[in-house]
Amino acid sequence: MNGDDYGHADTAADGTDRLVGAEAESDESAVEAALRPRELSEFIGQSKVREQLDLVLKAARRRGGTADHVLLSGAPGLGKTTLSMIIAAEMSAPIRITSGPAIQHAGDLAAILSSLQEGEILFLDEIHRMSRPAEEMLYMAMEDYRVDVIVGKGPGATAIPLELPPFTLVGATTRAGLLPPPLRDRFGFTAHMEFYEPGELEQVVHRSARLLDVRTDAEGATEIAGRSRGTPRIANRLLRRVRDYAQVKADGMIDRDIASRALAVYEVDERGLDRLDRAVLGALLKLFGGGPVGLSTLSVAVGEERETVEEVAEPFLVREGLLARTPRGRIATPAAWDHLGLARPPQSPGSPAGTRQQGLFGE
Ligand SMILES: Nc1ncnc2c1ncn2[C@@H]1O[C@H](COP(=O)(O)OP(=O)(O)OP(=O)(O)O)[C@@H](O)[C@H]1O
Repeated sequence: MNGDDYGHADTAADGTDRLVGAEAESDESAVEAALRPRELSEFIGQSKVREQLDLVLKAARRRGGTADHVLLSGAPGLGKTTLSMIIAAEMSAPIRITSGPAIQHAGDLAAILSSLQEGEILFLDEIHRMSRPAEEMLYMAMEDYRVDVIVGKGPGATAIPLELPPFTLVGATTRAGLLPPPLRDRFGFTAHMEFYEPGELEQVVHRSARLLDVRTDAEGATEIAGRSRGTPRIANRLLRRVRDYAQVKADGMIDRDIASRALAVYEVDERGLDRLDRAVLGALLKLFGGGPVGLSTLSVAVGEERETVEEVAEPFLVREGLLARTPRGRIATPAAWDHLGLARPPQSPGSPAGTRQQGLFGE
């Protein structure tokens, strides 16, 4: 996994319906909308991004112009859509929301661009998935507020220039590394969103609990935050499931005990691993002695598609330092043995002796 690759999975079959999946579930948008911070001052965490964006927006407001184009990169569920809406609110501008996959032809983009109002925010999610012709049209639109609409085909085709009102493009991507440099360079401000610290996620849980009218104490919020994989969307989702449990099995109040009992029911452990993550790790340790083992073999062992293991389970396991991808296959780290409560075998890749042995093979 490189720094820009968050293992984005596209379909529910790839595990997006998991409780700890970072992508939005199909029926989640209304709840998410209700929990979205509306102003920069309400946005929790990402302090550098907030400070820098605040300056960009204040300066644009003072000049009475439109803000520079903004590129937001980071894993799903970290608040890119939320930030784009905050940008619109702070600029008192309308916002148009679309996504790269929805723009397959340059004409689709021309239609959107030509209907923008002056100062409007155009939010383009998954901008790395736009088609090449649309991307090229966007270069000119971003730089000169102009597009060339091609009319006709073949030798008779003519380009009709179309002036656009000044607008602000907010592009979002989970894979900044996939953006062609000419596109990346046209953004005046680029922000990389990091995973959230546990303390920040506790604030997210407290804020959402207040909005949902759920009572939670400090330890209950800590328990939920610790299992949220650094991601506000997951924190909000776990909070809602714990709320269900608290209302059905207790008096509605969320404390540590209720949160951990609820999340045990949903098979999300103290570190945020779910059934799939633990199945992958369990197979790696128990069937293959900690590896190295090939991805295909590991996938067959857990009865999942190769892509599901690679894109859904592994990125988090790698990020948590529980699994490593090596040229010889997947290996478990010492922390993996500890996490599943298993004794490290003397010659395992996780043991100090095993680590030395890998060195001999030039890992
Ligand atoms: N900094 C934050 N403070 C409070 N809540 C947040 C914050 N960031 C995100 N959230 C909440 O997390 C949820 C997901 O956020 P959002 O939809 O903006 O993520 P995203 O990065 O756009 O995800 P995707 O890439 O999947 O579209 C929203 O309900 C939002 O309210």
